[in-house]
Amino acid sequence: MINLMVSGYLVAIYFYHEREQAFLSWALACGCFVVGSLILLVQYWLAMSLSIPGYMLLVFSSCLLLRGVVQLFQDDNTRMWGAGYMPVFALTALILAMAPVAGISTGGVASLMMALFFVLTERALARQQDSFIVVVVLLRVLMFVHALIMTVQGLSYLLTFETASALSGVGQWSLFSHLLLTVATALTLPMMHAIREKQEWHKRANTDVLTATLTRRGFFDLAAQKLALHGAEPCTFLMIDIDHFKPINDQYGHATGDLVLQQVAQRIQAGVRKDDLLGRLGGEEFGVLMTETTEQEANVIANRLLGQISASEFMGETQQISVTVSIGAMTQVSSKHDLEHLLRQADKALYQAKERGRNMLKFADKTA
Ligand SMILES: Nc1nc2c(ncn2[C@@H]2O[C@H](COP(=O)(O)OP(=O)(O)OP(=O)(O)O)[C@@H](O)[C@H]2O)c(=O)[nH]1
Repeated sequence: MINLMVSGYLVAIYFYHEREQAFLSWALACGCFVVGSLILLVQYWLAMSLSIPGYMLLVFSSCLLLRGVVQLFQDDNTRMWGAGYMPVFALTALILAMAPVAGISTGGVASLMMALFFVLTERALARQQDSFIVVVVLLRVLMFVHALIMTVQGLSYLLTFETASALSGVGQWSLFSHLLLTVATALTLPMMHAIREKQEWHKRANTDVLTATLTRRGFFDLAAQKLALHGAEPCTFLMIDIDHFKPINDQYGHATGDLVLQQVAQRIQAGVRKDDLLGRLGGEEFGVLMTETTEQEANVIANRLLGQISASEFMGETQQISVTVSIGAMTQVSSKHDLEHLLRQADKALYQAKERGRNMLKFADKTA
């Protein structure tokens, strides 16, 4: 009954959440469990062996749980899972059908297969960046405990060839942990989905559509956090502006200007460290925040960027274009960094670099 209720609840969420496939997989998982359990139950009344289809559905329900978790994290793999669906189903049936032929307990094999799918689901959850959120940790622990109980159950059936009965000691534990897992899953998975959706929206709102770098607002938010974390370290801010960009737009068109902007952003991203923060602060202006970076180190990095950009050819719509940039820089060695001050000083230095002929790096005058 609990599985049936959870299944209905997940179907409702599936329709509410614009048909997010993961919810359908989890609803199906509960449905399969219910049907599988019923088949195993009625086989005794009907006095006929239906254990293979019954256990097949139970194993498949744990496979669907894994399917839902993978679908939730990788939106584009639905088709792959669609294709993988039937082979897994066929393999499950084959292994279970082989069990009686080989003289081993079908229930035992099914339990071990389910344990395997639970471990795989726990591993899939562990790989996610939000795997340490309390609710996800709880779900992972439950998956793991359930896998353990299913393993013990499987081994006990295999060793004793006992009929898989929910009334046996291990069977009761397995039923109890299954119910716990079902309820926890029903509560946790929609929450995980909501957390992910929020993170996705946040990321989208802070990403510049054209260059895929941070937007001005996203850059400021993350820069403030980074500076607060690296209070005692020297930090350098680079303000990078494309030289004579207006003539590029005027001469080759806005679409070519866009292509140049994208490629310049890629060059900058490739030229700085992974930890450095890159954002598009204005039309053709980029900002780079480099924590734990002295003026000497920043000097090397910024000059290398200047050299790489001026030596590159950028692809326009129909032609290759040479581009240079000017860089204004400011290094702050302070126990309390001031982002506004860093930006203002770097901006002044950029202005001087432009005035002195462009395609050059200028550090802010610290005495000013
Ligand atoms: N293609 C394209 N152009 C943009 C975008 N945002 C701003 N621009 C253009 O960037 C140009 C900036 O021109 P200016 O501020 O005069 O600077 P500049 O021509 O690069 O000259 P200097 O900076 O002094 O070297 C303007 O023509 C804007 O229209 C964009 O998203 N795409």
